[in-house]
Amino acid sequence: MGKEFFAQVDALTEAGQLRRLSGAFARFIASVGEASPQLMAACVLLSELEGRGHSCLLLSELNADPAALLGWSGDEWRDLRSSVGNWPENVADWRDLLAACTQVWPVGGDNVNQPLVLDGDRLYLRRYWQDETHVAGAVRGRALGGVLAADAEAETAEIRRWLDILFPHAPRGGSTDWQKIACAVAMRGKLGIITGGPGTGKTYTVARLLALLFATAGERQAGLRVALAAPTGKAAARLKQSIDIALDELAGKVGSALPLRELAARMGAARTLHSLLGARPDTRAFQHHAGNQLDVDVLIVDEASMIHLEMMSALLAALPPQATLILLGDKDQLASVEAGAVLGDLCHNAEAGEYLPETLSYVEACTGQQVPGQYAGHGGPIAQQTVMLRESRRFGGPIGALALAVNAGDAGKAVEVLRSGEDGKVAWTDLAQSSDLLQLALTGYRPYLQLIKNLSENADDIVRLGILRSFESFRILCAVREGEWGVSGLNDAIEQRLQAAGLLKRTGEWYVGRPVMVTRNDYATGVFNGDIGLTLPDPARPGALRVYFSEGETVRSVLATRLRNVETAFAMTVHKSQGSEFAHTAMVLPKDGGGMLARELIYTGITRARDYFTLLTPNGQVLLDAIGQRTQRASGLRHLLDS
Ligand SMILES: Nc1ncnc2c1ncn2[C@@H]1O[C@H](COP(=O)(O)OP(=O)(O)OP(=O)(O)O)[C@@H](O)[C@H]1O
Repeated sequence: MGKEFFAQVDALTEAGQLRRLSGAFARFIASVGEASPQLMAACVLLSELEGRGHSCLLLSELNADPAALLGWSGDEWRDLRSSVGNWPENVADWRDLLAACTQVWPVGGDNVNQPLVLDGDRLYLRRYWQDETHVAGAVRGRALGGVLAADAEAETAEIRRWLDILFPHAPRGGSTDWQKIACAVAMRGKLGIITGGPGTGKTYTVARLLALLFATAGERQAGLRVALAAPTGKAAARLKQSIDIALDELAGKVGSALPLRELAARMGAARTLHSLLGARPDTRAFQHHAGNQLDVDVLIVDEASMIHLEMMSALLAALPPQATLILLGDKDQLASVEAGAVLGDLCHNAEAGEYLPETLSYVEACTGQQVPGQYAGHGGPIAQQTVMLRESRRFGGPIGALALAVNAGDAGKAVEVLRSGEDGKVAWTDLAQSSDLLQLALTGYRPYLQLIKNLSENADDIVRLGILRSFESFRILCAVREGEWGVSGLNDAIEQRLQAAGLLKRTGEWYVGRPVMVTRNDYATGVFNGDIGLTLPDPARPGALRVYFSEGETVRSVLATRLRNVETAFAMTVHKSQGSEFAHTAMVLPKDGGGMLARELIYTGITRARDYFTLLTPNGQVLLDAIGQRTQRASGLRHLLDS
């Protein structure tokens, strides 16, 4: 049974259209129950979608156009579909068919650990269903739990007193002070979500929230255990640095009323989520979990858009119920590579606010502000604990205008901003040749390579840190991995161009000046997925090479030959650039996006640029198409959060 179907699956796998895993998964499901070709087709699609970040398969997609979801051509899809034979006609028929399969647990029916779960009109791998229901339940519980009673007048008065100290100036033009509101809202429950684009003051706000938490902790003030974390090491280091600076500044303002410097000094370093939870080699399980929770009262997590479903579930399980969780992130950025778009789902009401009357009166009591009527509504408990910061302080000018236009899906406006080339801050070449790009790479990477050329044998680590910083001032970001305009092709071409210009000498895999990105966590050498380092001569051993990584104000190095999972990083994917910022960011789009490039990717690339943004593509239409397309990740989280 299903012979013809699997022959199609194998052909598509050979043609590189399907993951090998997808066919293998369907065969496994067939081996543990009946092998209806319809169920097999659903399994292949479910597995493919999981590989693309979706946490479930919506049955409505089975009836609409799964080909579009997968970026397949009509022909490929038609052949696979016809090999299935009878294709159920509507969602209800699909539901009945799947619910009758022994490998599927229809929620509410007999649960005997079936590998697939059917929850309403969504089909899941059991693991994702568990993670999604756990995340929904845990965040709802946090949003509802510990909420200040409506008559907690003493508490609200104290919060207001401190908020007036911490935010002494009303925002420009007397507009709503969302930063102040975000602090008030986070004080109300055990969950606070602060979202906003780059430079909207998320870190500025959370530093004040921390001060507020310390100030109102009473006798627990000195013992309040605060942990800072982020999905990547770089983002964690940035968070810590910004919070330290902000708290130091605040300490001067609040004076002796609050010993902020001492309290901040006790906070310790920011960690990656993996390290916070105690990742262990060769297992997905963490040292901290529901049975051995973290020892914290407040956990602040930055770059939350990068947290995937499984990690969010692990994080929530490891966090004691009485601890406060603060999530910071930009909901419009690309979601994690792995399944789930958790922050996007949690923030689906953020733009509109959807605040209940209780929230509005609480906010007024704590901040003295009336939230404009347009933000009132009937949102669920998560919406009540979420605040979107709406004004960017650092991100005005053409780069900000471009990001706004892309976010709004306005391709015409985006092109207008790009073409204006305003102040030389944005530039675009829509019929780029590879020589244009290589010339840009030469200009962008020359400064750090020159510094390396002048590096003397007895230079100290401050000099090396300077070289690392110089490298961080320019980066080429690609939308795709493969091909001439993808990461792999470009890294080769750039190496050759820099070599031809005499800026580097490539003698083998490792050479002086090679930038590398770590692609897997390596506990033995202490380097983590996404870390970026530069290869420099080993001062202690002539002829040997070390890779240097910046760590705040200092550097750390590992012998090059000890690093196994790395790739050259003159060009990197937009995905991997999340959490980083470069003075000049050049984004490269391929000749053909294959229908897979979307607005979130373009927005994320643009918002990596601090001062200058250049966009290069051999085909400008790819940009227009991408801006017109949104990434929709199938997930049941929104539904579960609101139900
Ligand atoms: N209310 C405010 N008054 C004065 N300056 C502010 C205010 N809010 C933010 N800033 C300043 O604006 C800049 C950007 O703020 P911040 O770094 O907190 O933004 P962010 O949203 O965390 O940015 P990113 O997403 O890039 O991390 C900082 O220099 C900060 O000090």
